[in-house]
Amino acid sequence: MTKNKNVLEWIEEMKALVQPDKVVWIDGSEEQLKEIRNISLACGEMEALNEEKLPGCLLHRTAINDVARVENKTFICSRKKEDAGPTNNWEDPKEMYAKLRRLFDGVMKGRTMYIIPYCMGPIGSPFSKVGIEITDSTYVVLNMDIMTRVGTDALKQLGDVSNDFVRGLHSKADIDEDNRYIVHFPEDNAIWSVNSGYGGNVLLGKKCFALRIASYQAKNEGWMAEHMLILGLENPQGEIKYVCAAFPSACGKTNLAMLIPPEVFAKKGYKVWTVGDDIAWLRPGPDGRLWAINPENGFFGVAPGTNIKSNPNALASTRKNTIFTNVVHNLDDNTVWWEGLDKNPPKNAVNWKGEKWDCTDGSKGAHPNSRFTAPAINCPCISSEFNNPQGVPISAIVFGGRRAKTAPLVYQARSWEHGVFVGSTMASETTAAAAGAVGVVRRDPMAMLPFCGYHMGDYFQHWLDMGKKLGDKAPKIFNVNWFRTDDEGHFIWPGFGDNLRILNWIIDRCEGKADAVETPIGYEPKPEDINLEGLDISMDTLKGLLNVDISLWKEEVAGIKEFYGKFGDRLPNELKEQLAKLEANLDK
Ligand SMILES: Nc1nc2c(ncn2[C@@H]2O[C@H](COP(=O)(O)OP(=O)(O)OP(=O)(O)O)[C@@H](O)[C@H]2O)c(=O)[nH]1
Ligand SMILES: O=C([O-])CC(=O)C(=O)O
Ligand SMILES: [Mn+2]
Repeated sequence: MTKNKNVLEWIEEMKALVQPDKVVWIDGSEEQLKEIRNISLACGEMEALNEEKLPGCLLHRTAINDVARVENKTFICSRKKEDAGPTNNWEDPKEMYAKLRRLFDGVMKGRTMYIIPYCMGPIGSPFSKVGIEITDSTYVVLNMDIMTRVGTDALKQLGDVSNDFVRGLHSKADIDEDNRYIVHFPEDNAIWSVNSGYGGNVLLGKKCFALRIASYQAKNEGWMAEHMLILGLENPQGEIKYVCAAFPSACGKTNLAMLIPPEVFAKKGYKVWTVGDDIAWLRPGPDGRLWAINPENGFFGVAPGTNIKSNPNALASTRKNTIFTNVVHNLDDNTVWWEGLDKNPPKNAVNWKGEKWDCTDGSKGAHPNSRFTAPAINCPCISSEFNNPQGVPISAIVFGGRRAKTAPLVYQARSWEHGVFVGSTMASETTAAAAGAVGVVRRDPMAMLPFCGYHMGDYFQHWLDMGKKLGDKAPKIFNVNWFRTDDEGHFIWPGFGDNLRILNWIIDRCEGKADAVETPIGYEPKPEDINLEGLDISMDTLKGLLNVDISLWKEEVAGIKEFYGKFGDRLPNELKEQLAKLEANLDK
């Protein structure tokens, strides 16, 4: 498949380590994928679903102890400990390689080794990057085929002599939780993942490469790899403005990226186009603006809560050639179901654990982090720029998270520097996307806490440096919170499609068309500038959603100080100054 010696030598070295019975290069052809699909069905890794209702769709269940990313088993093994920083797990690379070599030694005896060349970003784009993943899992092969551009095209993109590819090694091994490791060696362009079969841990192009390794490369090469959706908002005049938004895992990126405008807006001609739902690679373009590509080729989306009302575009994306993981299997018609799909849970069904499921016993049928892997081309609102090798120009960057209190519905940073402060102090309640407690507020700067491949203090500095480079062409920065709750714990803001009302104000601000009021934390909309037409929400409720509670914000400042304390002298002075300014504003 390739003459590239760097690739071939590395493959030989890995082969000698894992000792497979058979080696298969993935070429990306339809015939080969069909074959692998059949192997996957025959060995029980996948089940085929109803060909009429869900053509080309497959069902997979992971082990019950292997259902989410494992942040405590995820390592950044830079040569020097301080380069991984205080927010990453670290071990000496020599020791880590030795430990992992023992786990990989002969691990593919009796198994097939699949070699997946893949390209992150459109084929032919100067911004795209190539990876090669070795795996013993047909689930990984079939998922990578949806999520990335796999096969000969990727090897062509790499060329015959380049050494610039990410070396990924994965084995399910025994799914032994105690020996599960997701390890990154940024200086070697290498990722080793073992004893897991869950998406975020094993689809190495995604979080491991496109965020952890890429963020390290981006810092060195002068660009940015971010946990962001990319959307285009089309106005009634047919102009499209592009927005990136960084929310932590399971906090609404896929939903915002595929938003359907409320009727009053749709009638006027507003539309949202999806460029990406999870990851953005951003670079200053020749015109000095910031341009973004989506390095992925599919969506690895949260299933629960996805329905015809909340996200019809995501649901439509999953109606063919999609892989479902850890959802309910409806045995009556061989389809799938999850909590929040509709009000009719199947009576004759198997839950995500593979057990007969009684939908009346109060237990969940689908895992809260159950997922669909859907091809981007299935999405009814996929942007015409999805494959544009130059990407799209970004007008606004939006940060956000789940906060029951404190953070208002929306506010704008006063400057890029202030925006970096806002992003660096983001906090959000934890979700089922990672193993561990759910609903605990934690700091998650730029939604990158689990995904930054180097010292986060240096990452903040890199953001500040990018702002200097972009100057007055830099996107404006905003913060949103769809998740404020009332005293009974209900979400106050309707969210989903109605988030367009906020996006609209954001774009108007970027265009200089909307006013704002100054608050201690930044600029807020005048309540009357948020269009509430057709929405059952009073002006008072909206004012409540925009309220800045001074005593809660003083607690917030204390939390930020504690968090910033971790970074020592690698915390940029600009951020210390922004914190002091916030504190002073709250005392005014
Ligand atoms: N209340 C409310 N819930 C939302 C909103 N947007 C998304 N959600 C819910 O949040 C959960 C996660 O949403 P996603 O859009 O899948 O989140 P994500 O950020 O793409 O998640 P990852 O794929 O883990 O990165 C789902 O259960 C949604 O129903 C909103 O505007 N309001
Ligand atoms: O990586 C995963 O498992 C899914 C995902 O998008 C996230 O957690 O942000
Ligand atoms: Mn994500």
